[in-house]
Amino acid sequence: MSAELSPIEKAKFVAAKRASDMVENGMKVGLGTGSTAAWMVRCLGERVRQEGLKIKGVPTSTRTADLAREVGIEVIALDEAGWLDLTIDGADEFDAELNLIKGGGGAHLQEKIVASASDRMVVIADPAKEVAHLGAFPLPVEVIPFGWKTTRKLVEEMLEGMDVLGRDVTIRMNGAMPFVTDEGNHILDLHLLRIGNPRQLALVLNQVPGVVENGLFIDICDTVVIGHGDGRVELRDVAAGSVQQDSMEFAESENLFKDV
Ligand SMILES: O=C(CO)[C@H](O)[C@H](O)COP(=O)(O)O
Repeated sequence: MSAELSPIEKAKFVAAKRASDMVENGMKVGLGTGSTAAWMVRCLGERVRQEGLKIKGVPTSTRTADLAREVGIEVIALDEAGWLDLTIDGADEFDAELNLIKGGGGAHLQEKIVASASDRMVVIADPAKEVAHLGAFPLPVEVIPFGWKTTRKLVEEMLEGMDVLGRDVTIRMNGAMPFVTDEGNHILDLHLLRIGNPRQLALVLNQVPGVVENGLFIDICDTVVIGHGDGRVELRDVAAGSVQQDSMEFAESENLFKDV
C-alpha cells in the first residue's frame, strides 16, 4: 500500500492495525463487516502469515467470511465457538458513551449477536464517526420481508411518540429491488437526524412486529479506537463506569502503510 491511500483510508487502517494487535494467540475473535473491519481482517491475516498467529474467526457476514478465508484466517460459526474473547468491528456513528449506530453495510443483526457473545467489543473508526448525538446517520432496522410495508407503517407510528428530530422511513434498495440481508430480510433506514434517547428507542423499536433488530448498540462497545490519517491513534475505553481517553503516536506508521 501505499502512497495512494487517502487520509481517511489511512485513518481506518491505523485504527484497524492497532485493534488487530490486541488479538492474542488462541483467541476466538468476532470479525466485523465494512471497509474498516476489512482492514482489520487483512491485518490479522498478515499476523497469521508472518507470526503464525493461531486464532479462530467468527465472521459477521458472508463478505467478511470470504475475506477471512482468503487471507488465511480459520473461520468457524458462532455456535461452534460458543463464546468469543473479542469482537472487532466498525461503526457508522459513536457517541461520548460509546453507544453506536451500526448497519450501514446491512450486517448489524449478525454483528450485534456476535458482539453480545464476546468478552469485549472494540470498535475501529475514523474521526468522522464521532458524534455529539446519534442520529445523523440513518438508523438501520432489519425487518422480515413479509408485510414490510405494514411494519414500516407501524415503525412510523411508533416514532410519533419518540424524542427524535426526523421521522422519514425508507426501504433500503439494491437497484430496483429491496436490499436483502444475509438472513434474507430487508432494511428500513430511519432518518431521525437526532436521537434524544437512544436507549429507549432501541428497546421500543424491537417491540414492533416484523422488526428483527435495530442498529443501535447500547452498552455493548467497550473500546473505540480512532485512527487518524497521520498515524495517530486515540483510545476511548469504558472503565469503572466512565470513558477514559488515551492517545499515542503509531510507531513506524509509514512502514505499516507500506506493509499492507
Ligand atoms: O455496521 C457496519 C456494517 O453493517 C459497518 O461496521 C459500518 O457500516 C461501518 O462501515 P465502514 O467501516 O465501511 O465505514
